[in-house]
Amino acid sequence: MEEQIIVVKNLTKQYHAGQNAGVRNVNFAIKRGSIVAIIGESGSGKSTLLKCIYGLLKVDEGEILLNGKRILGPDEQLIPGHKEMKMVTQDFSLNIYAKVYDNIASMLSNTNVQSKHDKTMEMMQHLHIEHLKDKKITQLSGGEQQRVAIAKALVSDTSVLLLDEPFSQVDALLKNQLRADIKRIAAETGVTVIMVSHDPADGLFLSDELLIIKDGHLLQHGKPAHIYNHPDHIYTAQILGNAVVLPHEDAAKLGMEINEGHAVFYPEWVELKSSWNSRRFEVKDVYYKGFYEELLLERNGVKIRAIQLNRGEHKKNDHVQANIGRFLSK
Ligand SMILES: Nc1ncnc2c1ncn2[C@@H]1O[C@H](COP(=O)(O)OP(=O)(O)OP(=O)(O)O)[C@@H](O)[C@H]1O
Repeated sequence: MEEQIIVVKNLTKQYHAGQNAGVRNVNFAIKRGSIVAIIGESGSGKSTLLKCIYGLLKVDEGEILLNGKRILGPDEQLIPGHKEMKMVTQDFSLNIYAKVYDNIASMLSNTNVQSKHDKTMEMMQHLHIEHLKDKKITQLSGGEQQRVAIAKALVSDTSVLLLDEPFSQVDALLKNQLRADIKRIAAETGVTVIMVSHDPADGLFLSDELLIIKDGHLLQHGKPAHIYNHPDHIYTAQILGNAVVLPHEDAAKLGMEINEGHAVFYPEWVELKSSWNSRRFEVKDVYYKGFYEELLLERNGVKIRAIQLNRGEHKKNDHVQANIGRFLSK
């Protein structure tokens, strides 16, 4: 049986009575050792949820359990937070005057100096920062500081690592490496990772489970591939895959069979073929995206987007045949 490490029950946190900001009646459970990403637009309540889990915010209703025990709020203990959890915030909370090595080692007790040294070195190797050992925090780039902050959080035996926008400071190349490192470290140490991100790619690539949050409500919770392919809400499809959303009247103009609501589909679900003799669209614009292009297509006054892997195959003002192979009715 899979063990649940964190259970969130009927959690409500409002900053001001009568206002909607915060999180509302949220319920979910997290399996031990999993990586969970909380995804949502800015202001949706992601950080609020993370802070409640860590015990930094007093909750209005409901409770959060860690290994079956209720997490205490800031008014119930002297030092807010939880010893079994570590949170890496966007400001990293590092001692900027101390060296990298000392920042990390400071999390360990002095009872066994050799073991303290070994653990510190091992964690620096895990995060590829051994070469920065003797540098001061002020001499590091934002991405390097982020790695030190994660190493510092993980070095003492932590069961849950909470990451608030863990890749905000790193470039695309480092981001891929850091994502892979977090995945590897989680697998090696068994630590449960809960991270907040506004970038859906983080969640889709890295996590075992996604939590989609909007206006403080939990909209959907499940495996990334399932949520991507079967989003419960238009918002989820938009936030995860920049989906095309057409009112049913517009969709009908394109020959789609839908009588109410919206037709929702991802640009990659649109098939482009030159052999078809119906569904002619005009290419209104072409957006360069690196290894592919996104086409803005129009037919009967309705615009959609499609992916073109063979760059340059269809150009602006060309006419193409497009088939919306699959769409969701929302
Ligand atoms: N200390 C606070 N006092 C009052 N309102 C707050 C406070 N902190 C957050 N809020 C409000 O609660 C809502 C959720 O904020 P939160 O920071 O949790 O969102 P978020 O999804 O993490 O956003 P972002 O991605 O921009 O960090 C927002 O409307 C925000 O303005």
